[in-house]
Amino acid sequence: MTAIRPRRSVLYMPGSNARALEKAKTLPADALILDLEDAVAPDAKASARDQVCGAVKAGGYGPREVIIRANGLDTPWGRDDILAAAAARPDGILIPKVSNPETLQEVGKLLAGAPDNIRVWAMVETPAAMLDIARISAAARDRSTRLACFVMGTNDLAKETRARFVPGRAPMLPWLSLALTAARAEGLDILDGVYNNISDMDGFRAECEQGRDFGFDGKTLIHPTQVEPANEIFAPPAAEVAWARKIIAAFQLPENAGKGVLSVDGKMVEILHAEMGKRVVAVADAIAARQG
Ligand SMILES: CC(C)(COP(=O)(O)OP(=O)(O)OC[C@H]1O[C@@H](n2cnc3c(N)ncnc32)[C@H](O)[C@@H]1OP(=O)(O)O)[C@@H](O)C(=O)NCCC(=O)NCCSC(=O)C[C@H](O)C(=O)O
Ligand SMILES: [Mg+2]
Repeated sequence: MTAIRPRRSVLYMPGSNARALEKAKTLPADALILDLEDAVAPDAKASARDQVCGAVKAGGYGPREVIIRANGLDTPWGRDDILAAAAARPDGILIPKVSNPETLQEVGKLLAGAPDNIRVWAMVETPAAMLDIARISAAARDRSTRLACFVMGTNDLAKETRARFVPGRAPMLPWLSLALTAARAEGLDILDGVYNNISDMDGFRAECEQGRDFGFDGKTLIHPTQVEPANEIFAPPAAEVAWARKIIAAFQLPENAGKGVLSVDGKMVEILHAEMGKRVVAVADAIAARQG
């Protein structure tokens, strides 16, 4: 199993907001997205790029994963954003509005020669992406694309399709499910979209729980008050971790050697449940290591 990085809480901030870039160093978010795209006005693009790259180079973000969201390659800023971001050596570069795998190949070419540990994350937020999602996730097979993670952009999807935000997100469920399935088919992580109503904590928690139950690794966030609830909801509960350890231990007993199915506490468990359990334990251990 590859090393797990907890991505329960992934906080966006405008790259033009120096106070937010500083405050992020104190917040318990698993990852930060320093945004050069939609949260930055056109006149501020160049100065935000300098500010973000300077902050990433200076460091101070501790164990938090640091991601720079570039502008799209079809904008006047995208290419320079990607080159400047690569030179600042973040953990990843997030590409907005990816609608086909060719965009990721182009990004991969721009990053040729950049340190291998810089990964590419792709926003899934256009109707065209939804229709081509299997080819987009399959771009991860070409290692030069560096593709590691999908991020849902539900605001852009709502804008482009005219779907409404409603409790339970019925209009969006097919997109969430399709993108998640495509991500998992290629071993990618995937993060749920943002919840815009900062003052509605109950609604936010309900949406986190829904995203977790769908299988998302975490949620993208827009405000510090959303970080701790996301950390709590996307962490495996203690009872789930204890159950996972019990299943793993049962399969390791000498009398169960070679068995493919067992009964544990009156429930059928198969080897696949032990494998799922190993992931639950690994996620819990990674979270504990981060907190420790
Ligand atoms: C939404 C906000 C504009 C609200 O700002 P504000 O009213 O200033 O917030 P507060 O006064 O409540 O802030 C309290 C303190 O917290 C700091 N803060 C606020 N937000 C952040 C943040 N995101 N990261 C770090 N720190 C933050 C303030 O500085 C205050 O600190 P202090 O000085 O110590 O009191 C604002 O929250 C905001 O800008 N949020 C992020 C917006 C953003 O980045 N949007 C773009 C990404 S979302 C998106 O595009 C999704 C996708 O593409 C899609 O299509 O769906
Ligand atoms: Mg967007």
